[in-house]
Amino acid sequence: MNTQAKPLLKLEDVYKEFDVTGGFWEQFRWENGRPVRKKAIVKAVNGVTFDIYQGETFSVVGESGCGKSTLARTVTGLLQPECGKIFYDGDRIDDLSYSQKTPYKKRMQMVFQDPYASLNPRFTVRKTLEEPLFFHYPELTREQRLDRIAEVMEQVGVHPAWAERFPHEFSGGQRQRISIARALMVDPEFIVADEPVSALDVSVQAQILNLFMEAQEKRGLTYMFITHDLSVVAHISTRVAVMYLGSLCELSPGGEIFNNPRHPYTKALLSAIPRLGEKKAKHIRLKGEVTSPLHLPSGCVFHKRCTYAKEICTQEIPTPFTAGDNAAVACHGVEQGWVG
Ligand SMILES: Nc1ncnc2c1ncn2[C@@H]1O[C@H](COP(=O)(O)OP(=O)(O)OP(=O)(O)O)[C@@H](O)[C@H]1O
Repeated sequence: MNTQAKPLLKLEDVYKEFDVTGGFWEQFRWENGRPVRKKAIVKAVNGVTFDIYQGETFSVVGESGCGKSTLARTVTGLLQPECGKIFYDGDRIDDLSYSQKTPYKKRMQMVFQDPYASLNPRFTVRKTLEEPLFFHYPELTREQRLDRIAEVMEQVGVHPAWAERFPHEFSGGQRQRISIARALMVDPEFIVADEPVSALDVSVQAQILNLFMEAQEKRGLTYMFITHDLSVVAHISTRVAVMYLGSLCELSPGGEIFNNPRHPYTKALLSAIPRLGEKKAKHIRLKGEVTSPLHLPSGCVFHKRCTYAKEICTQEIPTPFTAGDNAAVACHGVEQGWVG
């Protein structure tokens, strides 16, 4: 990866919040004998900064609820960030209007976790794959559209003769192939895949990951993979970003994160993966309960669960610092040397 190159996607200090304040009566709390009006805000993405370069497979991992899907949807413009800047190929895209975003939507596609939910059950495969062509290539004739559908179906390993079938007639793996075909129809450069294999059997997961890799090789695609399972992406990722409670805690090259995890949370995530040849798993137990994104702690968001935490961790937000080649870690302990 050439970090001197211009990034394809650039995020600068991006924040995304959700107002989850309930009904009228839920908005009040009693403080010193008086009702005080309070909003409940989920801080789903909390000051995230990174660059993704052309041809990379950039993975974002973290436990359920850490803000991965929100980050993916913010990147692709499905959600509007509260704060921060998003650049695509050098152009700022977060502040564009719906119509101004259209050319970027073609260049940037999304694949979702559950292909059954993301494919319209009333649409045949042909109709599903025809839709993006109608939108982005209205000049194509029906014949040209059908040719393109057959070509892409073949590329993803679904027989073109099945174009008139409905989603329920396919297995989970085949449905995910159709979702990938839908993303490839408009010849994108960048694909954001949100847990694309989590709903599939392990054997099918490998096939779908291979399909992603083949498509990348043929088309020079750039990927942002979202997953809760580090073992799924560790070997195919050029870089892995580890996310905890809306913040990035570590960003390392794919091979390195497995062999040399630096942040205490990355170490704990990796220790949960059983490895061949290890007699007894050295599982690192995190202390305390999962912190609520409604009440983020001061200082490092991970400090309440971290066995290495010291006083500075409760007070100061760690800023990511460069550790080793191309790795960045946001941890006072790693920076000051008391986390080995
Ligand atoms: N539309 C929404 N309205 C309110 N809160 C939301 C909304 N979407 C997400 N959240 C909250 O934001 C936080 C991050 O959610 P998100 O789905 O991004 O996490 P995730 O890491 O992708 O988890 P999962 O893997 O379970 O999908 C969670 O606390 C979630 O409840």
